[in-house]
Amino acid sequence: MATGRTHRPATRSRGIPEATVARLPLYLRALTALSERSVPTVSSEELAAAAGVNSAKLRKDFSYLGSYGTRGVGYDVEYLVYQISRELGLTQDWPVVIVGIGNLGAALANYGGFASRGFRVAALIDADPAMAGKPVAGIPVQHTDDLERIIKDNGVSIGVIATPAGAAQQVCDRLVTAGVTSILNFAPTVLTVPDGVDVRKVDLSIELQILAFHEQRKAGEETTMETAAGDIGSLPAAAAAHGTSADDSADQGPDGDVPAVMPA
Ligand SMILES: NC(=O)c1ccc[n+]([C@@H]2O[C@H](COP(=O)([O-])OP(=O)(O)OC[C@H]3O[C@@H](n4cnc5c(N)ncnc54)[C@H](O)[C@@H]3O)[C@@H](O)[C@H]2O)c1
Repeated sequence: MATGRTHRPATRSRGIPEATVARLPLYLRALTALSERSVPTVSSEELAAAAGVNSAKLRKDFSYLGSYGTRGVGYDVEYLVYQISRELGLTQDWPVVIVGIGNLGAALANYGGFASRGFRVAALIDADPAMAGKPVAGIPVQHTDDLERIIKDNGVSIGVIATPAGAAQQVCDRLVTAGVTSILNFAPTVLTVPDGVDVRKVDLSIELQILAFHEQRKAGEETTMETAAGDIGSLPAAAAAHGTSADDSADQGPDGDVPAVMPA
């Protein structure tokens, strides 16, 4: 559910485009569900539908992994799970720290989905001295005074920021100085980081605003369709209103309308 983009070139060093990397978790989620149902093989069409991705795009993505499937049989589910997990670096354990243990930080700490995907919550950090030592999700909260030591002792390279916006940059700077090179930022602010540090931003309110935009557009299309139905006949009303074909209009979106959670 990450909004925004990593501060990295569009293509990774091994030649896998960033957009492909962003779709790998979607394939993995669909494949894991198949694996849990003991499904041995899957066609590109089935997997694409389960992942919500176009099948030609899926085949292209898998070609970067050197995985081409077997004609008439499809892809081996277990092998693909392994291959994608390895590509995403999920075959190793990633210790993660969460900074800012308020409503959101505590909810994240309690989220079981991190551990099951190889992300171990190594420490919880907060600036409020009253919280120090209190357990959240069974882990005692530690004070920010110890942030650098905690990062070093646990070999942490991924930090999650769930502080108020005003504190986020300072927390980010301390995390980076202490050795963190990947940050998941929930605070509603843009973070500045040096080269070599990846930041992904999550903002549910932005997701809702994008949905609101589409709702508004749908409502507009319905109104246009009602008024245009009489004189335009079979032409899709929205396309007619915009002077475009139906196919063209389907691809258009507002500036910055980048699906954050499921990159296209
Ligand atoms: N991205 C999203 O979709 C989303 C959703 C909800 C909240 N948020 C954001 O997440 C952040 C936290 O929200 P919340 O509701 O949990 O707030 P909260 O007030 O409940 O918790 C914030 C916590 O951060 C701690 N804190 C403050 N300054 C700190 C610092 N310098 N170092 C370490 N800890 C510090 C506070 O002591 C507090 O425990 C806010 O920025 C909020 O806007 C984002």
